[in-house]
Amino acid sequence: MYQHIRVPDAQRITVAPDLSLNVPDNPILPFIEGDGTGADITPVMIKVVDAAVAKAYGGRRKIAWMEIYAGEKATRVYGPDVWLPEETMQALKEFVVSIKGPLTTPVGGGIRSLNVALRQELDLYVCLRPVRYFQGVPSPVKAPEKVDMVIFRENSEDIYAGIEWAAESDGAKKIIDFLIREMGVRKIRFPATSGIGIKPVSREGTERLVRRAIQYAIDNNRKSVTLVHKGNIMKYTEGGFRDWGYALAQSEFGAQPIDGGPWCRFKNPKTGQDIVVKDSIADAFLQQILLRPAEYDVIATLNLNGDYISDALAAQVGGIGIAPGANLSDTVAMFEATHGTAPKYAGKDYVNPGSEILSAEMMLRHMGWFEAADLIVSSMEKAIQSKQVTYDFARLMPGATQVSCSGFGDVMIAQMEM
Ligand SMILES: NC(=O)C1=CN([C@@H]2O[C@H](COP(=O)(O)OP(=O)(O)OC[C@H]3O[C@@H](n4cnc5c(N)ncnc54)[C@H](OP(=O)(O)O)[C@@H]3O)[C@@H](O)[C@H]2O)C=CC1
Ligand SMILES: O=C(O)CCC(=O)C(=O)O
Ligand SMILES: [Mg+2]
Repeated sequence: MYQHIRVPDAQRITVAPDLSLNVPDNPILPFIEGDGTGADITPVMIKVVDAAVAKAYGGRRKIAWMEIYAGEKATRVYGPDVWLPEETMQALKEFVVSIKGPLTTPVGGGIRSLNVALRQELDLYVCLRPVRYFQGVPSPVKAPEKVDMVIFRENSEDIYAGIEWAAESDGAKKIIDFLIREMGVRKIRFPATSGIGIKPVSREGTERLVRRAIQYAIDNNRKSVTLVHKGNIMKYTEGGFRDWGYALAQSEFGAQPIDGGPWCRFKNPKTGQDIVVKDSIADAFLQQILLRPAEYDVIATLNLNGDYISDALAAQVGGIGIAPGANLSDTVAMFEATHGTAPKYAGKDYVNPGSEILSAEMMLRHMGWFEAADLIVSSMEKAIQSKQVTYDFARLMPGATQVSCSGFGDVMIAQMEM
């Protein structure tokens, strides 16, 4: 039934009625190689994951990798204009858990982001990006170990919805005309030459994201959830996010206002510890995480803020070369690095595969394969401590030996044997 996808002779991961996963010992896992450096890092990720699974389970468990296509490789397999084949979407839904390399999005004209399209079409409304420090990683800040945050970035709404019209297009003219004539808008400074973008942010979208962030704080014994927004300026979108987030903390988790609010607090039902729900305006937040990172823990924010914050925080702990991520719906999960295709390094076996490998580590944990996930973390720590690292770390680490992308994977695998 698939045209170009070769389905391995192995078992599917399925979702139980209570939304838990049934993971067989030989699960089929779809992967998208990715554009640019995707072709460098994806094979390394697969090799490291296979080694960790083999070591952890002694052959009892094994992943059956299944290549599916998106981006430039899809145009080579399916035809010049097919960037995101229908059967890729079908496989991502059918096989439930998957991993992808980065995909190119041109600036200005050209195709819209395939990454955003995948998230929207699969309703992967949570972009989960944990940011933690690995001992020994070179960092531009004095105390990078104080950064231990988990970003819940809303993935389905906001300005990312892609509802926009180019300046001077019929669409832009129509919308501007409507705003001026029917809505009495007088504040578009240059109406004849303005591009127009729409920023939808809903109560339902906010609630499902904030609910997941608070539940994560409960399950992982975290101290606080910070709602990050620019609600002083964008009152009904970003401000709505803040207000709906607080309201949900109170109505669903029993949070009580602290000193009259708006901050509020409730007891973690699993541990009895306080969890504080607070908020921060995005610009101030960006300086706070640099100056006082220990005060922040779980972060819930909108799509664009989350995009900026995830790269900024990653920089504090060594850069996007080791910043992992996951895109989650209530059933489907697609794991991917935080960084992009880094085209200038494509095909050079040069970049850090750490971000993609740690995304796979999150995937193994999601599947309940904790022993293999733990092995990946420990071998990453040991590889960094051995100072055999890719260029991004080597250039900032005195006494380091620079290794290639695949070389770093081999160092990790060698550490698993020790
Ligand atoms: N989820 C996705 O698929 C994403 C896709 N993109 C797309 O990727 C393309 C390129 O975007 P761009 O803005 O250049 O961002 P990139 O994340 O691709 O690269 C920016 C810089 O980050 C560093 N970097 C990136 N990846 C690695 C790595 N694996 N190891 C070490 N350092 C790394 C490099 O820094 P240095 O030069 O200092 O070495 C690189 O020049 C665009 O088309 C964009 O749309 C962007 C983000 C996410
Ligand atoms: O889709 C893109 O090209 C960029 C996406 C991005 O920056 C991200 O997911 O963090
Ligand atoms: Mg980004």
